[in-house]
Amino acid sequence: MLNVDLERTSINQQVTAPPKEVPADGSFLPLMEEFYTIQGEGYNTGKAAYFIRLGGCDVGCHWCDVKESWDAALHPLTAADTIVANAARHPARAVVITGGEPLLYNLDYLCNELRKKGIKTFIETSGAYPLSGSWDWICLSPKKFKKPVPEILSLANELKVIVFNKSDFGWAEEHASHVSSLCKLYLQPEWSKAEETTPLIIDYVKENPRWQISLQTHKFMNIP
Ligand SMILES: C[S@@+](CC[C@H](N)C(=O)[O-])C[C@H]1O[C@@H](n2cnc3c(N)ncnc32)[C@H](O)[C@@H]1O
Ligand SMILES: Nc1nc2[nH]cc(C(=O)O)c2c(=O)[nH]1
Ligand code: SF4
Ligand SMILES: [Mg+2]
Repeated sequence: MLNVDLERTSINQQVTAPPKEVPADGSFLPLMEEFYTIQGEGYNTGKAAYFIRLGGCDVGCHWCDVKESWDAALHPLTAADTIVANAARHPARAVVITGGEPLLYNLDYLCNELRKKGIKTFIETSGAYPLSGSWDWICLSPKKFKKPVPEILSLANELKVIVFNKSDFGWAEEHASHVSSLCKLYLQPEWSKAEETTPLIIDYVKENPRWQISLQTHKFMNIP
């Protein structure tokens, strides 16, 4: 009996055509890629996690390392149930939802289904759109090009500011003054300018030790 039901479930998933637009309930989401890797950045660096990269972003960081994600129309609308089933097949009980800008979408359904399976939910966001979803870890990486919504600052577990030039230290402090006292503070060199900015970040952290350095360690390890 159980087998028959499972078979029916998988047949239903195959025959249901995806909608043309992202539904407001978040039951389908534009999925660019999903991969099992090691979190390379920030507080959870070094931990295994299943990454879900949603397509679509209008923030426009000129140094963005995943510009292929920006046009949501290029990424197939995928059932959140399928994404959850794929994530659950991996040993780590943690998922990182990233993009693109994942908060363009209603993430309530996806997060609830992941949590029902005992999977922890982590997000990488610019905070440019209101928060949806329920989160075990929020990494807020605010951008000058489209500022974060104010409500998200007090909810962030981690503030990760990308340093492209000297003015980003001021931008970092401006946001650090609005996060909670428990929020971890990171400065991460923009990848293409890292040789130039890393020495500045080192000096800054030595002078301002409540900040820590975050490096994109996955790029050194040549993993996704
Ligand atoms: C590609 S973004 C996607 C999530 C979300 N749109 C955001 O910006 O937080 C994932 C993380 O990579 C960081 N990032 C993007 N391009 C980078 C670069 N060239 N150098 C360093 N970090 C970068 C972002 O700041 C963010 O923390
Ligand atoms: N390994 C790995 N760690 C990451 N941390 C944040 C990433 C992202 O693009 O959101 C990322 C990524 O793309 N790969
Ligand atoms: S907000 Fe994130 S995905 Fe969007 S352009 Fe900036 S770094 Fe790229
Ligand atoms: Mg990345």
